[in-house]
Amino acid sequence: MYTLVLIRHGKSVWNLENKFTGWTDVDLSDSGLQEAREAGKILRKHGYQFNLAYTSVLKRSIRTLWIVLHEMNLEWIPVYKSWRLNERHYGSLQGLNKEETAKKYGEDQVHQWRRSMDVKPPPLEKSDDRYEADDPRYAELQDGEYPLTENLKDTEARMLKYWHETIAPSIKEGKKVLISAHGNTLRGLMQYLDHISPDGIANLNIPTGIPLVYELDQDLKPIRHFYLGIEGEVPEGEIDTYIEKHRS
Ligand SMILES: O=C(O)[C@H](O)COP(=O)(O)O
Repeated sequence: MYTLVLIRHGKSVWNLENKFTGWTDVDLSDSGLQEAREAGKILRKHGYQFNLAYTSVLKRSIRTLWIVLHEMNLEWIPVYKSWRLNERHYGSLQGLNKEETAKKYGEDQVHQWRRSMDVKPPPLEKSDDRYEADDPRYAELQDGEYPLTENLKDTEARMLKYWHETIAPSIKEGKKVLISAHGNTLRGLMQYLDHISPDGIANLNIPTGIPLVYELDQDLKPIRHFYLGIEGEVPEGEIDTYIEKHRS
């Protein structure tokens, strides 16, 4: 059996401001920093060990990983960053307030943009300042790979290439892997691992900063998964209660 731990970055500044973020490189909020510290303490308290970590090229997930590894005294392990673990690109919605956008376009349209598999948010124009393909961190992207917008299917496809080519082989080699990433990247990985239907994934949200543990068989098929809280495994369906109790 293999153990894989996923963690969605701690709350970012724009998470608190309820803005569409996507590839915008915003930092963690103070509460997000605290969430990352708590996650590291939880993993250390329950005896988890890692010898390899993966994250995106966005600071909110990189800093979450750094803080978790610091709390676990594991700053020394190799960390690999890839744009393929970036959050879903939200197109020209990036920077807009989600509530104001829902008032303008309707709750249902925003829900479709946020949670459906197939619906793409309105695209960026390449002339837009938010189109950052020239950023050095994206130098390896081939023409057309820097997205103007993504639906969940697009995000999953570019993330799963990295899963199949890089992450899964390292797990099969016996590496104890931690992945620090984003809400939709991780929703996509969960959909793939657990064969979640499009309707099912539309209702799946991943809380920030709480370790999500997958137990995988020899073929990397999930045996089970659970959130890990300070007292240990959070009972199925009780993560919201846990968050209310520990974060209010
Ligand atoms: O990119 C964002 O806006 C958030 O990190 C995820 O937003 P969502 O939960 O609306 O997809």
